[in-house]
Amino acid sequence: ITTKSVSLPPGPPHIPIITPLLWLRKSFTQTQLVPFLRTLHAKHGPIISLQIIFRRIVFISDRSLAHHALIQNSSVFSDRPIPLPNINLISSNQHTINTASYGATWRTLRRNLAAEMLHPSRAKSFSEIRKWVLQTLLDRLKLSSESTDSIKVVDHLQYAMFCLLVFMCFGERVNDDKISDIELVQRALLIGLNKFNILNIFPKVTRILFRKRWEELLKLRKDQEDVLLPLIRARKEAKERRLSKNNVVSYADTLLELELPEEKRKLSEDEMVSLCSEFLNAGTDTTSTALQWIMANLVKYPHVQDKIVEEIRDQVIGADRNEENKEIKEEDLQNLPYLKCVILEGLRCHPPGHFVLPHAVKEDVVFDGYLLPKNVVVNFMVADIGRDPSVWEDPLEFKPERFLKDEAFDITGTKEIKMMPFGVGRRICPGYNLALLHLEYFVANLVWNFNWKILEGAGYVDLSEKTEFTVVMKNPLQVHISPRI
Ligand code: HEM
Repeated sequence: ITTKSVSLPPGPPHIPIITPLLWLRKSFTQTQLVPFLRTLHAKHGPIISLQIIFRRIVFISDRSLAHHALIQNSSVFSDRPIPLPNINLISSNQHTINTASYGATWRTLRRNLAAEMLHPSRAKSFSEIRKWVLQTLLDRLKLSSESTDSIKVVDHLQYAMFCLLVFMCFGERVNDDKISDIELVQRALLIGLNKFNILNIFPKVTRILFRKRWEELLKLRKDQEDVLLPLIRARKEAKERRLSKNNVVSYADTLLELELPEEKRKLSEDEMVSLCSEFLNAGTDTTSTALQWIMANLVKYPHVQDKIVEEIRDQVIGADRNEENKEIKEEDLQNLPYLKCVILEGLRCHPPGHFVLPHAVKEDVVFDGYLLPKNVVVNFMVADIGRDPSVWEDPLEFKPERFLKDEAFDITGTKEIKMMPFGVGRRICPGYNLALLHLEYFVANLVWNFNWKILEGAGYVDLSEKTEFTVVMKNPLQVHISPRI
């Protein structure tokens, strides 16, 4: 077939000028976009195309088509779209892993993260810091439970993940105030970015028309540089003066060494800020969101919580029943298969992202009988794929047991996609093993140390969703906890 004889995937009609204006007026959030896309899929099938403002986006909702694209034709579907101007500003012109186009720069940046930070031997070098963060989290929860009956869990989870990722990024335990400053600027950019969407349209004009907003965006980036650059410079100085206080290799250290293959130069400070920011964002919000959803289900279904406690008692504490032992160690996690099922079920029912990051095709391709023109944006309905009733019995029910049958469940979807909370193929989240370790370690210890209960009088745990950067609980989880040991 030649590409000329095939048409674009079906979708609603596009009327130049009118449709973009309608989109701008609606300014859809992801929460509203998903039901709209579901209606379109029901009408037109598993592959649809839609013009959103100035971009044509193809959405794929079927797991076999996703496998065909991302695994079988991985090289064609692994590019990223040319970023919108705002994204370009905060990614230093595509010099971050998630925005880089599919090529040598992307490969170098991704390989650096995977080999220098995420390889199991490197990940292990941070186990002491995970223990420290866990202790800080438990102490904070305990303190909170002594002063109030109702704890808003997600704030504590977010803070803990920032402590952990900031240490991995800069190799030092920065004080509480600084952690809060970093959390504040990172979240302001991550969650607030939507507000600046208008500046992506004819930027030369809108940056003048909406000058205040443009200045606000520049200020956010400047604030980010102000908190992150001193930490990067401190690592540089320590390296030059061979002053490393500990033997930890931080992400910033690896960036100082790195050379870009195409441009044959080291990274600029601006690029290092963008890469550190990407590292912090990628590993904090996603994980704390997943943790909140999992803990919410454990509060909603106390029998699941009890089963984890039982498993820990049987498999970790053992016959001597020394329950004084308050820490479940990382080495113990391999003996907790039910806990792993709970984590997988949490990610299936509530993937932090309901889409992957936008992909783009590098050339015109005919896919499933339709034309996907060069540079068209392609995305996948991650949440819907994990809830496919042809794969999952009672897909909307939280039933961790379903994974017990499938002992070595393959989350990378290489042979077959059953769910894809981390994406699949060449752009799969490089941090998925670390993320799973964080989820298992924190859930095991949170449940072993405290009994998690719904607030008296609250009635039920509300699992409604809301989109921020990730899809979070619309009504954040509020709990009552009491020491278990
Ligand atoms: C529960 C936690 C996490 C979830 C659910 C998650 C999910 C995802 C998803 C869906 C993608 C996009 C895949 C695609 O576009 O096809 C992604 C990309 C990425 N993730 Fe994660 N992630 C998590 C944790 C982490 C961690 C801990 C790190 C590293 C510290 C990380 C680093 C990245 C990077 C660098 C990319 C861009 C990859 C590329 O474009 O090549 N993520 N992640």
